[in-house]
Amino acid sequence: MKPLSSLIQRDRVFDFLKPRESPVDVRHGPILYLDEVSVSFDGFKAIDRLSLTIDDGELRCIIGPNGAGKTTMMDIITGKTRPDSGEVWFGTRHDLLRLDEPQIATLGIGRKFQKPTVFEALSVFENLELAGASDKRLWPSLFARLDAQARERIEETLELIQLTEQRDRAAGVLSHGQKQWLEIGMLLMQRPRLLLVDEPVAGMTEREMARTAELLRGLAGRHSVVVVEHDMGFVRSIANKVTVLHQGRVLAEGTMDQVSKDSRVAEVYLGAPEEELVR
Ligand SMILES: Nc1ncnc2c1ncn2[C@@H]1O[C@H](COP(=O)(O)OP(=O)(O)OP(=O)(O)O)[C@@H](O)[C@H]1O
Repeated sequence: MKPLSSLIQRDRVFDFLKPRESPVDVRHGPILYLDEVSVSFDGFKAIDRLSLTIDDGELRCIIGPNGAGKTTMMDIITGKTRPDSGEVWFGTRHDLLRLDEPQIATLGIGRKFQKPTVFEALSVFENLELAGASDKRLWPSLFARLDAQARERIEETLELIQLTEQRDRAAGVLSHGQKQWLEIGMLLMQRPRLLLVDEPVAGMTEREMARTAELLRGLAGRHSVVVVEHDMGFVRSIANKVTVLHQGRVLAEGTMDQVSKDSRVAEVYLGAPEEELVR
């Protein structure tokens, strides 16, 4: 008979025993900290000694003319682009420049791209269900095994994104705005600490924009949210603090009223300026 010890697989660690990623530590500072970050593409400085901090629970809007470096900044935070120099920290514990894209996502940084990418053939509910599954290999068996707790989280998310009535509809038949909200819901199912949202209201109706504003404002506090957006009316409706990027650097920061009165900001928006900024 085999000794008992031979039956114990010592190198096997059950999922629930694995240490979780160490949580983000915001006791001594902001949730996101960029210091003197630079990146060049073929000699062109897309980001030029950019320094920026985002506080825990804050809702921040980032604006700036085309080519200001907004997308590149998001790419750096999420690990898609490596800067040439500078520092990027998630809380005081995680040096993001030492991590790759999947590791950064696992830490709790979620990104919503401009174009919604939902599973069109699946229902709204199923989309949220899949997004909440941490181990994608379990997908085929998932629907049969949903426990009460998981179901409750999906219900809560449906309510938050105001799609409870559409829960059983295929995602493909939703309006553009509803798809955007569903995708935000899918990100929320992964419990992010920091959400990066790229141009959420492009192509939306006024009504959809108002609902999106309500949704994003509702997330602040529980999550930190960074929104890149061109629509100044929308930015004005949600932002406490706005950062204006220009030529890869922070040009101005403050309330929408403060930055729109800044003559340097008006200057970089020349062409479509004043009325766009004060709308
Ligand atoms: N992979 C790349 N290779 C070469 N140049 C790039 C690359 N990525 C970005 N750039 C350049 O860097 C600058 C900043 O681009 P970025 O897309 O970050 O600006 P943006 O503020 O997001 O602009 P928009 O509002 O138009 O989306 C632009 O001049 C762009 O052409």
